[in-house]
Amino acid sequence: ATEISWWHAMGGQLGEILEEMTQDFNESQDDYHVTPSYRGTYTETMTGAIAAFRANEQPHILQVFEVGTGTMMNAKGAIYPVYELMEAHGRAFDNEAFLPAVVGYYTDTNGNMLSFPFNSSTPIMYYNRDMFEEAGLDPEQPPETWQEVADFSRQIVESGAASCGFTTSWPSWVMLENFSAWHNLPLGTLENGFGGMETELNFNNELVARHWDNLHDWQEEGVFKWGGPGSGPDSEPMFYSQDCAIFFGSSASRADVAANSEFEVGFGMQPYYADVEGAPQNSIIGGATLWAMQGHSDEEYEAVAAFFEYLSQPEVQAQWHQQTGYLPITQAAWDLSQEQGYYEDNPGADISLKQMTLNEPSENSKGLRFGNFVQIRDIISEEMEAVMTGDKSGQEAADDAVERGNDLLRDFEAANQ
Ligand SMILES: O=P(O)(O)OC[C@H](O)CO
Repeated sequence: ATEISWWHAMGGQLGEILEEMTQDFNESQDDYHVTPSYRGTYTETMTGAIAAFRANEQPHILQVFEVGTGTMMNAKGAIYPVYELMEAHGRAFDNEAFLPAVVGYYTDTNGNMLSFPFNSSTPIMYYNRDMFEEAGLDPEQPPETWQEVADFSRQIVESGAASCGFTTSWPSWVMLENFSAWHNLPLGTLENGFGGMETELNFNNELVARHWDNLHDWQEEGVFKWGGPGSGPDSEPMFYSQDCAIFFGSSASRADVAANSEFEVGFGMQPYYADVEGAPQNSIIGGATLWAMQGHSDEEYEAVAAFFEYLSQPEVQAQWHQQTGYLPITQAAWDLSQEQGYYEDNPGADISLKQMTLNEPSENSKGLRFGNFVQIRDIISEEMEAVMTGDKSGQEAADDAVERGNDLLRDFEAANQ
């Protein structure tokens, strides 16, 4: 069989589910064999692949998180656009089959899909229903606004049900990128970068500054706990261990939350500030897509195309969605999950979809497309951390993040003229 390698960043339960899914493909036929390889975090996986490409040791398939999209799209000699790959090997690939939010995020200006949509997520709220009850709160009523998050958290901490109200993973993704879309506010000019490389970040508005200041104040008060920059690695464990009663994280934390939580879990939408007109708008996707890398043989690309076709089958997609909490990225997988009664049997499993489709996306809420955004996101979470340590106000940190981020955008523009 033709061997192909797949570098990915799925650890924990997600990694196990991915391994099983690949094994199913390998066992479904005799011509191709895919070997998945866990390469650490999304950033580590992407950095490792860039180094491997320079040494001509790149895998056939690389999983890249959504913020790496702008960089990958411009890495012309390194990537084999997926629409070309599928066409060259006579495999079905229909943009229309994917949910509009996914297609919009990953197509180039000509409407071509450059990478293969695989695991798209969106941040949701998880809460400990047992703790809500213990604190005298109604477990059927998760907080809807940030005011309620703060009030409920205070009640939880004061009642002794938990030592912390809430925490968050991926602080930039949740508390800036999705926060902005949810409140219909821009991250940058030119439709958050979709309109061209001359885009400039401009998210340093009053609401973002206010929210970051609030996070700081809530932390001082003991209501909020910072789980670290980047992916916020400490936050999910604080939810499992019942330190924090509420956790904001990827819809795909669902698999790990289910496996590790010895309590009843509730699910809710992202909160909003009630004084912001038009909020909540809609949430944006995260997660990752699969990129085919240049430098391999035709025979091997034939195998990659066959694997991608397999992954987009409704049954395979629906199973992945249901096991992980990632979105059903095709309409057929969504319909199938509905027919199978998945949402009825699993209350809260459709929160991610409700958030994505709450309103027709505006130019502030269809996603983001910035070059060098992997590095820019690191800067944003570093600046947010400076707010948490009391070194900067929300406004100072947002201003500095915008200024430093714009320098990286200009570097990217200059390098890709
Ligand atoms: O944990 P994931 O795969 O849902 O991804 C979350 C963020 O979008 C990563 O950039």
